[in-house]
Amino acid sequence: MTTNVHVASPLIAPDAESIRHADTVIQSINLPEQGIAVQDPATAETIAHVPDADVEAALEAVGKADSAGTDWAGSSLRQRADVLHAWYDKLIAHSEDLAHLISREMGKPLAEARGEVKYGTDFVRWYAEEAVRPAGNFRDTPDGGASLLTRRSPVGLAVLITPWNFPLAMATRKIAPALAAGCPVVIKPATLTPLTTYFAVQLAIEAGVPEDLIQVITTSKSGAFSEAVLLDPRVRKVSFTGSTPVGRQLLKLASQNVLRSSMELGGNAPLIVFNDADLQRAVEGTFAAKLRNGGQSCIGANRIYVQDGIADDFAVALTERFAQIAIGSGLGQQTGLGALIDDRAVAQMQAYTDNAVGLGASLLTGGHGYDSRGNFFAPTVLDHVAADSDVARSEIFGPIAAIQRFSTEDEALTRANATEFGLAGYVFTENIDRALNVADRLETGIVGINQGVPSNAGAPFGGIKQSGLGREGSAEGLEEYENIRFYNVARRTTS
Ligand SMILES: NC(=O)C1=CN([C@@H]2O[C@H](COP(=O)(O)OP(=O)(O)OC[C@H]3O[C@@H](n4cnc5c(N)ncnc54)[C@H](OP(=O)(O)O)[C@@H]3O)[C@@H](O)[C@H]2O)C=CC1
Ligand SMILES: O=C(O)CCCC(=O)O
Repeated sequence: MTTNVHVASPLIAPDAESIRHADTVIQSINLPEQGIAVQDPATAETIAHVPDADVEAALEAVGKADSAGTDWAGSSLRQRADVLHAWYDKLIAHSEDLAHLISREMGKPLAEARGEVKYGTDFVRWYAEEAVRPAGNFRDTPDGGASLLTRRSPVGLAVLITPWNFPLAMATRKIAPALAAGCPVVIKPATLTPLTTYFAVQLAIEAGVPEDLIQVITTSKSGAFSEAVLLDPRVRKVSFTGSTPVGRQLLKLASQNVLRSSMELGGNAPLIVFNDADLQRAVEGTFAAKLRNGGQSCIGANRIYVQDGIADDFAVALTERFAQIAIGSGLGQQTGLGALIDDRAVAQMQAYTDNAVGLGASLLTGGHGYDSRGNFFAPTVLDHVAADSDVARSEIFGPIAAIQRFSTEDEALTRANATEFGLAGYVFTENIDRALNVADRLETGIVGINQGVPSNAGAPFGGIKQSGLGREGSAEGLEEYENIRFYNVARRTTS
């Protein structure tokens, strides 16, 4: 049962100058007067409207991207790299604009939005650099009768579907490798946070990206969009980041035309703290792995397993750290935790808390929402969480740290791996052997060792098990947009 406890404690108000800054950026984007309303999650105020495209408009966008794609596929690697470098420079020149916009539409604190701008622009720089280093090789067949020349070609028109939690980074992590590989794109950002994509793509065009090469589509009918677009024969690739149920639906659609598919889906990350961990490092790492983006990240620490000998000290220290955070508008000064994306998320956090406490967990801090038009939930620490609590079995996507305790390494690993998800895991220990052995045995695509934010533009981000298919970032992220082909060249025998 949900109690919906709301507390009247003062939340940090938005800074007027920062709001003005964000709204000036919004006014510079070419947007309609009507369409889908975009709201500031901290104030529930409508801040803009974006087009509500129908299927016809989406297919028109596919046609435009497809036409622009022919020249782009034939462009030299240096041309692609130059355009990406120019886009990177433009994004950097507008860093503060982007950060204010991200914070306004998504709710994260400005300092974190600045971090996202750095992370998101890094993908553009990384692929500008990678574009001119094509993979491929030349080797002889084992019997010496032929030579094999392997080459890469662009996979073709890519449909990119992005979530609301990292409005810039999720767009650039897909667009930049697609362009570097020679592909045109149609991108559909989340309706909750579409403005950053529109602005970043506007900057791409100003920087010299051919006008029709990147098409942005926003729609309130995402199901109809994917059914039409993914079945269009001009489309050859789909890349999605979001929930596992939607990923499964898209994979079904993609199977019709056997599209290349990259799926970055849900997580249920275990974070394991051993007795021999450095307490301070473990607390800071857990804080980051849990509260980055307000806990709204697919790699966020979900199940926190702490060994018996350190658990009491860890719980006290983490609680102190959580209790110190200032909550409020992302555009407020000193805000450490912003609004959640919508009111459903707030209700969900309350339900998780109540369910866990009902099953015996101790509530150490937080556990309530606020009397506010915005979507705020207090940073929450629960200890002695039962393994069958909802909070221990679901992807939390919010600011709740749910601590469970364990005795042995084997027990921790068995419990950590008892999930169908396999995106990220974390281990804290000062013993290098243990760290590497546990990392090897964790069934996840990503492991943070003694740190809580493993993501990097140069890393192959992605999951195993039902957390997804394919990788984003790094050289592997470029391969997702390439076909590998080989030529078998007959050799004369020289005798
Ligand atoms: N792996 C991750 O990074 C993320 C995981 N999640 C998880 O998913 C939960 C729900 O979040 P939510 O935003 O609803 O995630 P969704 O998976 O519903 O949405 C992600 C993106 O997919 C789009 N989408 C949804 N349905 C379809 C469809 N049938 N065809 C094409 N596109 C579609 C959304 O568009 P639209 O906005 O228009 O619905 C959005 O652009 C979260 O609480 C979290 O647990 C959420 C976001 C990111
Ligand atoms: O899917 C997400 O939640 C965004 C990825 C976070 C990251 O790249 O670190």
